[in-house]
Amino acid sequence: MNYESLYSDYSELIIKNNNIESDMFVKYNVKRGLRNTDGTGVLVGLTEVGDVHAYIMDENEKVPVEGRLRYRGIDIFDLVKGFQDEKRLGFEECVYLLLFGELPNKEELDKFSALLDSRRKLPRAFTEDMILKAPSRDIMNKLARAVLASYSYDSNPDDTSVENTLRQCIDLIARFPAMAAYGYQAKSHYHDGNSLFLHSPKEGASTAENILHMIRPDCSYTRSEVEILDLLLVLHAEHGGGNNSTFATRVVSSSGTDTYSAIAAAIGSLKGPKHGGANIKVMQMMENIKANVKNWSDEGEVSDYLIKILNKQANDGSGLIYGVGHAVYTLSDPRGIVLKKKAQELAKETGNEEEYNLFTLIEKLSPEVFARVKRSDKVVSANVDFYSGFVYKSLGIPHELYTPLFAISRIAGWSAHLLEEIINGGRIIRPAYKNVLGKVAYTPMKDR
Ligand SMILES: CC(=O)SCCNC(=O)CCNC(=O)[C@H](O)C(C)(C)COP(=O)(O)OP(=O)(O)OC[C@H]1O[C@@H](n2cnc3c(N)ncnc32)[C@H](O)[C@@H]1OP(=O)(O)O
Ligand SMILES: O=C([O-])CC(=O)C(=O)O
Repeated sequence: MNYESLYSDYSELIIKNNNIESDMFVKYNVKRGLRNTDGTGVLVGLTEVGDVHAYIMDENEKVPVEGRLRYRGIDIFDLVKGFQDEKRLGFEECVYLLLFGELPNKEELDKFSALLDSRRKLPRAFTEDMILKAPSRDIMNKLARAVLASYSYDSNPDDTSVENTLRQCIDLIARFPAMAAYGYQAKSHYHDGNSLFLHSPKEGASTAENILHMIRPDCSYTRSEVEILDLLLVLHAEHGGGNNSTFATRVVSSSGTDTYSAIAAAIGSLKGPKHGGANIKVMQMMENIKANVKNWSDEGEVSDYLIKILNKQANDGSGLIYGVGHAVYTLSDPRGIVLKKKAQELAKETGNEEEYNLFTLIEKLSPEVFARVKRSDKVVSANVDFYSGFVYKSLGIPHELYTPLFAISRIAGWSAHLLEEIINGGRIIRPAYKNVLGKVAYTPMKDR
């Protein structure tokens, strides 16, 4: 018996018996994707952590505006300018702000950074037992498993009090760099045949410094590289309560489960190619475009290829131009603007201007091609994932770590929302699904 062929037969059965006509969703006024008909999100919660602003309502009409992002009320541009003007790194300050709701003074920041520093090392034998064994080709998968495994190393894992949850979150924020770096080393060694090296976290170093220290064979990095990576970490740290991974954190934690379960769910969500996983997909798509478009500056040729992508005839057949479009942003994603500027600087420094110009051309052409092919008046622009891979690549960071770097940063936002959910949520999140099948009589075996 060839059991393998059963999967194909069963799949057909599943598709046949799970097909809900799209007019049913209209009939029962189902907000698909928890979205209203104008594309705005269904209001499901209140938060003080982050705010994403992308349109204004004028006489019930959605009017697109330039995107704004605020962490605890502070505009992301002001936050970035603040630490850059003072020639400081920003990520630890940003984590403090998100977790505790206010900016730290120097003494508070130093104390908090020292706390993170004291928690960076993974528990004894964790790396050998939980990371090197069963290495994964996908580092997000490894990271999720490392988070779930942390439960076994915690003497008080199920206590969901604010203090205990904060302790767990601080440990995860501090340890994500080592979990991701070692997960990558395991993949590189066991799957790709490269030499294995494991650098311990560097005492007194920031999150960004630690990442570069642990992923590079010789632990070397320059101040400018650290500043760029630190900036990326700040930009990815938070995005309101409704983004898929943060909402997953809130949904899962509302059942009263433990921190590790909620954060592992968030990692699984972020990995998806429509969410944080788009940063790798962008770079793969760019490789595909570079291989198939002869003249990278020919607008007609590039447009034609983008049309093929949208029509599912090119790239991975998904029909998506990765790094473009957003559930909330319209005219622009503020993070994309900062990253584009950084990408331009790096392209100049590294002599990679031809590729950068292709990125900018795709950014420019995508909205008009999208409008034409999808016959849509939705305003789309480059999102945070569009230029981030270009910047990571310029820093020599392996592509397997692009989405894990997003997680190393976003754990800050997830933690802040987890704590907010614990303090204010109280009710299990439990929406409704209408059953549209009705009653079916049981048929005895002999009559089937
Ligand atoms: C950190 C982040 O998560 S940022 C987002 C990263 N994701 C990507 O870059 C992937 C590409 N982009 C997308 O898939 C989408 O724009 C998303 C997932 C980000 C947002 O999706 P939605 O909010 O559902 O978009 P929206 O409802 O406005 O979509 C309308 C239509 O446009 C399509 N669409 C939206 N963006 C794109 C795109 N980049 N390429 C092709 N089609 C797109 C949708 O699939 C949908 O098509 P359909 O009506 O045929 O089903
Ligand atoms: O808000 C969203 O839907 C996705 C996003 O950009 C993020 O989480 O950073």
